[in-house]
This record gives sequence, C-alpha cells and structure tokens, in this order.
Amino acid sequence: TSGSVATSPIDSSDDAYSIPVSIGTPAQVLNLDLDTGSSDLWVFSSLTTASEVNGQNIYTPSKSSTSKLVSGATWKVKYGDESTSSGVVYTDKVTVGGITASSQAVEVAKTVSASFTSNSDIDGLIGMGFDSLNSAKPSAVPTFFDNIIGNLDSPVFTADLKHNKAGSYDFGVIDSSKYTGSLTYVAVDTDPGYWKFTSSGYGIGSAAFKSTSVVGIADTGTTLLYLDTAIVKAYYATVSGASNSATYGGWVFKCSATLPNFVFGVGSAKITIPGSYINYSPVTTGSSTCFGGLQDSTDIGINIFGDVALKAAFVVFDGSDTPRLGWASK
Ligand SMILES: CC(C)C[C@H](NC(=O)C[C@H](O)[C@H](CC1CCCCC1)NC(=O)CC[C@H](O)[C@H](Cc1ccccc1)NC(=O)OC(C)(C)C)C(=O)O
Repeated sequence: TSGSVATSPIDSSDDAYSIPVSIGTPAQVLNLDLDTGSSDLWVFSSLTTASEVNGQNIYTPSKSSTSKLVSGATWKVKYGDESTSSGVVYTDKVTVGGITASSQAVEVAKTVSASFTSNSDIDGLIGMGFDSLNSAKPSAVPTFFDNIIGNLDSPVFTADLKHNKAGSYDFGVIDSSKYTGSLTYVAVDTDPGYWKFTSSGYGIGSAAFKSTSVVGIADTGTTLLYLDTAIVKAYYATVSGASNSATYGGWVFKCSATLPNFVFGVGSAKITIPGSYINYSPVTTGSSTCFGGLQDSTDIGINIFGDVALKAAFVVFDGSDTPRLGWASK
C-alpha cells in the first residue's frame, strides 16, 4: 500500500507543518505536527486539563468504539523549545493519507505546557523518529511508521515541504514528479533516535563550496536551520548590518537586507536554500528588524536541518534495515 497526505504551514512564517490525522470510530480528525525529531504520537484530548485547552481539536476516547486504554502506561515529553506534555495511553484506529494502523498507540494528554495551549494550530504531534526516542513507560510504544511500514510497497515516507503553501508527505512510494534530477542517498545514524546524517559541506552565495563534514538531523518539527558557529558567522558576514542579538536570542538583520543563497552538500549533490528562506520573520510584528532562518547550534549541541532547509528539498526517509536519507532538489 501507499498513500499521500497534504501538509500545510500553520502560519505565514512556516513555523510548523501539520497534517490531518483520523483517530477512532467514527473518525475524529486532528491536525498533528508530523515530527521526525521525536517519536511520540500524542494528542489534545477530553482528558486534557480544561484550562489548558484553547481552541484545539480534541480526541475523546469514550466516543470511539475502537479505543482501548493501555492500563498502567504513561508518557511524558519535553522538547527543545522547553515545551512539555504528558498523560496516559490508548490504542485506537489511526489513518493518515488513506493508510490505517488498526491498533496505534495514541498518547492522550492530561496536561500540556503554555506554549501548546497558546498554539491552536497544533492538536498534537505524530512522531516519526526512531523508537528509542519514544517516552512511554513502562515500555516504548511503536510509532505510526513502525505500524504501517510492513504494509508499505516501499519502507519509506517522503517530505515535500513548501514555503507558504501546501506540500505533501507520501508513504510507501517515491513520487519522481515531486523532484528534479536524481536522489542522492546518505547513511543515517539512528543513535540516539533522530534521522542523523553527515552533510558534505556548504556554500554561501556565489562563494566556493567548502567541503567539510557537518553532522546534523533532518527534523521536520524544527522551524529553522541550526549550524555550527563558524558557518553561521561566515554567512552573516555577507549581510551588511547583521548582528548576533542578545535581545532577540539570535542573528538579526534589516528586513530589507538582501540575503545570499545557502547551499548544503549531500554526497556529491547540492541543495540550494534561497536567501529569501533565511529571512524568517520580523522580530516583532511590523518591526524592520528580521530574525534569521539560519541560527547557531552551539546551545543545542547538535546541528538541525529544520524546515528552512527541508522546504528547499524533496527528502526520502528510508526506514529499511539500513536507514538512510535521500535528498533531491525540486
Ligand atoms: C522528546 C524527545 C525525545 C525529542 C525532542 N525532540 C525535539 O525537541 C525536536 C522536535 O522536532 C521538536 C518538535 C516541536 C516541539 C514543540 C511543538 C512543535 C514541534 N522541535 C523543537 O522543540 C524545536 C522548536 C521548534 O523549532 C519550534 C516549533 C514551534 C512551531 C510553532 C509554534 C511553537 C513551536 N519553533 C520555534 O521555536 O521557532 C522559532 C525559534 C522561530 C520561534 C528532543 O530532542 O528533546
């Protein structure tokens, strides 16, 4: 089997990309953030503290004839942005892009942190990282990808994210109409559970490409591109007036600045991020100071090829026995 689901940016800054996910019988549709940087499928629910729900769609297990409580199971997650959620676990029928997992672990939130409450565009996450990142206790629960991979024509899902418009995630098929040229594959290190790979280097604007190994993760759940200090400094050295602002917690520049393209290497292939993608957004609404889509990864401790990078490419997440990532321009 194979399937496809449209994914749309949740706002004009492409902060995150959500997909409609059907849960239960009859179907309850929630908009979840497909996140290759984590491995819990969790949702706002009828069990979520009422004061912490603010406009999100919720999953009500008691209204589903196919829901079952997993007795004794709990979960708790904390993300890179310090947001948190936790709760209990049900199994139920989950369908994404026409593909159904008949008994998917659905982690039901009893409590969520303020940033989730204030974001009515996200009703939860569907983690597509490796099982080692799943937070369920006393034992990890399989991801949606784990549960469907055996039925897929090919053990893959692909990401075709776009700037300010709908893209798609496909399951079980590689649609060659969605990219140009050929796919270049690179090995994935599944420790500690991310889609971790080594980029072959970078280029800034028309400057010569620099061949150097840059280890990072392909993370659909992270908005920006986070790389080593040296690379980030070299990039913003070409943007007059750019500075690393303590006030705003990262590199900023005049919104009117011309930003050079940023190229990153995958094997012998090169993916070009248009300079415009590196103008993330004004630091506050209406400001003439803009926050960069490329930021320093030092404080994170790992480089992250987030949505700013991913939306410049077509990416194959290959979950075969030797996991790998395929990259192509589009
Ligand atoms: C639980 C762990 C096992 C896994 C865990 N994984 C991660 O933290 C990476 C993962 O991709 C998480 C997934 C996100 C968590 C928060 C909700 C949205 C998804 N990424 C993250 O935690 C990284 C933070 C994201 O980049 C947020 C996303 C966002 C977007 C819109 C509104 C609010 C927040 N963007 C964000 O902060 O964008 C700015 C900086 C431009 C404001 C970890 O490594 O700790």
